[in-house]
Amino acid sequence: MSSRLLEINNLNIAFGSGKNVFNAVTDISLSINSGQTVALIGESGSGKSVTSLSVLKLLPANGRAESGSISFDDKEILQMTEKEMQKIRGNEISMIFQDAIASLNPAMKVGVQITEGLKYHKQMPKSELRAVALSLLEQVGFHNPAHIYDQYPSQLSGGMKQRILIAMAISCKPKLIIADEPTTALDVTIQRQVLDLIADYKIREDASVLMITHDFGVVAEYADWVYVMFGGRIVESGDVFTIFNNPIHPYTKGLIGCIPSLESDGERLKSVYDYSFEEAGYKGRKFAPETYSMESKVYHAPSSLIEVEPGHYVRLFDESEVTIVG
Ligand SMILES: Nc1ncnc2c1ncn2[C@@H]1O[C@H](COP(=O)(O)OP(=O)(O)OP(=O)(O)O)[C@@H](O)[C@H]1O
Repeated sequence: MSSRLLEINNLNIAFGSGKNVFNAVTDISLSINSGQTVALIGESGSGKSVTSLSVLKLLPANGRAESGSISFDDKEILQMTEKEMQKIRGNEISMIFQDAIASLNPAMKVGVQITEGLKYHKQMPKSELRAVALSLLEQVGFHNPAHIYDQYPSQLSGGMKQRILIAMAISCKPKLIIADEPTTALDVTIQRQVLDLIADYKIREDASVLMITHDFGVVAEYADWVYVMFGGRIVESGDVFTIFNNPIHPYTKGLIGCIPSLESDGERLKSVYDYSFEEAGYKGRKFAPETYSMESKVYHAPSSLIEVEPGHYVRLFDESEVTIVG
């Protein structure tokens, strides 16, 4: 039986103060069981990164969790001190950041960089560090770990550096990996390798993955459960099979419709905004970013998430104006 590893409840995140308060994330709830890959998908600015950063208490200085809770392994993250969080980051939860390649130290051999977490979190003796680093390099697909150990970042390709980052992220055997669009800057073949390495680790250690992405193709392949974010809110969630077979929210339909398929050869690819509320079973509304912007909250008053079938939740608009098909 898998157990609950991460549980976020009614989380609200805001930036700024006074009249300039901006609610980046509104009333987010999500959970991840051990051994599960959960995808948080949505367009740029929908609040995915802010949500994941809050799990590590790494929000920018002008941002804060206003209310809600984040429970990790039965510990309340929002109540933790910075010292307590330092024991969790890179140890129990690792994050692979969007632009992490730049965070590699150019003046340090990559093999030594891989051992930093082990020294800090596990107090591993110096004599054992090299052997563990070589084993980690092997786990992330290097066939010549002893050679790679002595390289500096500038001597490696982008894909190789990404593998070094994964070796760092898994070195302390975290229970949760947060992968924030780890593949944006990489070509498609390398993207696959990176995602496969994360998936391999997950299976090997029965770990969990929170995958932040805007690509439903990636979700289809790697995720067990999906949360779709739009305008700082979860608008639909469910297991990956259900979401693909019966998407209800127009935004979800739009994202799925954007996946290129072999059958649609020659057709123009649809944009998410080609989908209307009408198509999705909502009457009288055209789906456009401005009609669901956070500024027009009052006009659209998104209601709470409704369970439309077991385990499948959708956020509906003003229910009196909405007709659901089926
Ligand atoms: N430091 C900050 N100050 C003010 N607003 C911020 C700050 N960081 C993020 N935001 C805002 O919070 C909202 C959510 O941003 P977030 O980065 O979480 O989006 P995202 O879905 O992860 O997008 P992307 O896919 O581009 O990373 C955006 O409107 C963004 O402008």
